[in-house]
Amino acid sequence: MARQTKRRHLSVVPAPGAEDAPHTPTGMTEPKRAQAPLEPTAVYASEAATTRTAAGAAERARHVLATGHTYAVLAWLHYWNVAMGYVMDPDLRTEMVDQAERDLDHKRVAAAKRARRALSPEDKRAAQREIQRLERRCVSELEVDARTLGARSGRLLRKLALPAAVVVGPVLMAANGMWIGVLIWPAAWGWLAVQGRAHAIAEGTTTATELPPTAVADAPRPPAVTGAPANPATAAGAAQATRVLGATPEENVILERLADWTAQAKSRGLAGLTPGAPTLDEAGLCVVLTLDGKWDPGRVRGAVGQIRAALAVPAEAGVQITPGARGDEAVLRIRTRTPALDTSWYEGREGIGIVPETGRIAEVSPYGHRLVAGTTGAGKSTAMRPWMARVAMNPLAALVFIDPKGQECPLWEHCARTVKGVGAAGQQRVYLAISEVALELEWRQEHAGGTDWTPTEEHPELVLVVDEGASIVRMSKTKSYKDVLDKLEYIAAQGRAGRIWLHWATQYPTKSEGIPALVTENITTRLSLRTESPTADRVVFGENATATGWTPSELEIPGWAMIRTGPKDAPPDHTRLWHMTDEQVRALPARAAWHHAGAPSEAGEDLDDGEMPEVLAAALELSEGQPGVRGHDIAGHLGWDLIDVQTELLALEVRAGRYSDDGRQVRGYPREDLEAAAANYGM
Ligand SMILES: Nc1ncnc2c1ncn2[C@@H]1O[C@H](COP(=O)(O)OP(=O)(O)OP(=O)(O)O)[C@@H](O)[C@H]1O
Repeated sequence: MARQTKRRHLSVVPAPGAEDAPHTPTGMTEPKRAQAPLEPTAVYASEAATTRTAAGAAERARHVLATGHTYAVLAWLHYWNVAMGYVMDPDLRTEMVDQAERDLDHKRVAAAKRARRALSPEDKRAAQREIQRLERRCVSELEVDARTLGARSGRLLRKLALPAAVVVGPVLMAANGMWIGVLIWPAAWGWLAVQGRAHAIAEGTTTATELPPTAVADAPRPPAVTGAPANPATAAGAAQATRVLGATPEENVILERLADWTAQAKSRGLAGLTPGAPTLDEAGLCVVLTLDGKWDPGRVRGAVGQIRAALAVPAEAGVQITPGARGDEAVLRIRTRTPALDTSWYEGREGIGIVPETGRIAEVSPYGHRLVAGTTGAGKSTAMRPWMARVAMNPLAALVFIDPKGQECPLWEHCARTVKGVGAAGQQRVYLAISEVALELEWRQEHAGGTDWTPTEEHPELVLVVDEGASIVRMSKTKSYKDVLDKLEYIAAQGRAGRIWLHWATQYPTKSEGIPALVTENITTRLSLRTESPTADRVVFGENATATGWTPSELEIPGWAMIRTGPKDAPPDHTRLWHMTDEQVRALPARAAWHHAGAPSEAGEDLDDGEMPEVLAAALELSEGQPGVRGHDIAGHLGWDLIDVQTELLALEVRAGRYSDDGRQVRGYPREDLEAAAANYGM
């Protein structure tokens, strides 16, 4: 009796951009050519049922051959990949430079020898002239290029010699009557199959079915399904576990569900979506969905929960839905894998990261207003480093780095103006630095003569980085600094023509806490690492937060981001950011910190001994000889509202608490806390 047989095609396509980069002696990394990409290749994993008849034995033999062929293809791809890596080795050029210099040295030694051994004065003079010529000579780029090309061609020929001999040899032997030579072909095929299997086992992901599973149903044989969803007959019937070479067990489950799509789709309200042939790349599975009249890509995105359930996608795998090449298509990506990307930053590396799904480099220049959002530890400070490094290395640009927490700024002290915002004195320093930048902008507006400012070494393009915007928002609630946001909003609104840019990072991307309205209005280029909630996602990217299927609140941390560089309604790109280490920041060339000409020198440096804020002085006066003072008493003394007293003292890091007064518990400000704050002012 005939049994069901089903075959699914799976394209194995390596993700672009997967590179590894060698380290130079300086610790920076150099780009290395990506290994020669595998051509998109159909690798079949057959699934068959057998019968106990002769037809079954034939089927079994065919299956073994198909599996062997799969392994042979795999081994050939592996051989080709390794061969291409050897041919395109980026170190080859360095070797050629060394070799060319060695050859030149040999020539010099030979000429010196000739000069020593010359018998006649003419020979001696000729040899000495040659020595001088050789001394002046140095290895030219052209010569190195030619040698490198020659060496690459040699390597390529050597690597192709064996396969070419295997292909052509038997033909030549047969032409000379040696028909036995034809056996070389099956022998080579067998050898490749064995190699492929060994390689697959070593990789540990292979789940190819090597023997057809036993028969399960006595159903008539349906036509083979090629990359299309199973037809109802197969779906309802005995869909065998299609296991695909190179796929992980989780991916195989998804593939099985895809093969059984019609049944799955019907029960979950997804009828009308028709998946095409799935492909597997370094990021996971990708399927093009054809949409009937009821569907459009937006609606498919809305059904992502049902799609996850229908395909049994593991919770940790991201699902992304983007519009397809045609209006009636959507692309479904299931990120079951994290591509092995080299994300290390090195000098000269383009962009700030890579979009793994497309291999496109995310290029965002530091010269523009930028918003960086992300929960604590998501990698905000690290994400800004490549930008900041570009500014620090540009003689016509300068960095002013405001770091309210003071953790990141010590790394940048040698190459930027750093402002540590810790404590009351820190806040004054921050305020002064922001005021200085605002003053510089005013000055440029007066002196630019109605055109955009042209950066000079004295008045360079300025990038003002605020590492935690929420601290500045909090600071602005105290009387002394209430105009700090006005200054920042002025920079955000008018900085473009003055070539002064604001980079605003915040853990709390909400309008009340972390992003003032004018700042948010003026910053369209936004980068969001993992956020706390979908509300935060919407504040950063608006309703398009989920347009590409990824949302910042679902990102992995650290180092994964969504970046929007286009207009406000453009969907953000899912991006893996480059990682610049602490050592690399420290290794940046040193340079003088920027100051606004005429600004108080080293503003805020000695503020610890500056004037004590009025509210603290009043609290100290009232609590003299007492265990503490009540907020109401301070407010009454100053004629302020209680809330102002509380906010001003909070800004000085004095929090209301309880203290004991003659055995009574009083709510107010303990004397010892006030004294600790006063110590910042040398008291
Ligand atoms: N692209 C990346 N690749 C690898 N590791 C990263 C990357 N970005 C950040 N990290 C690591 O994540 C950790 C947190 O990074 P970082 O300090 O930049 O986060 P943050 O968002 O600024 O945190 P916080 O808000 O608490 O200051 C660090 O140990 C850092 O080395």
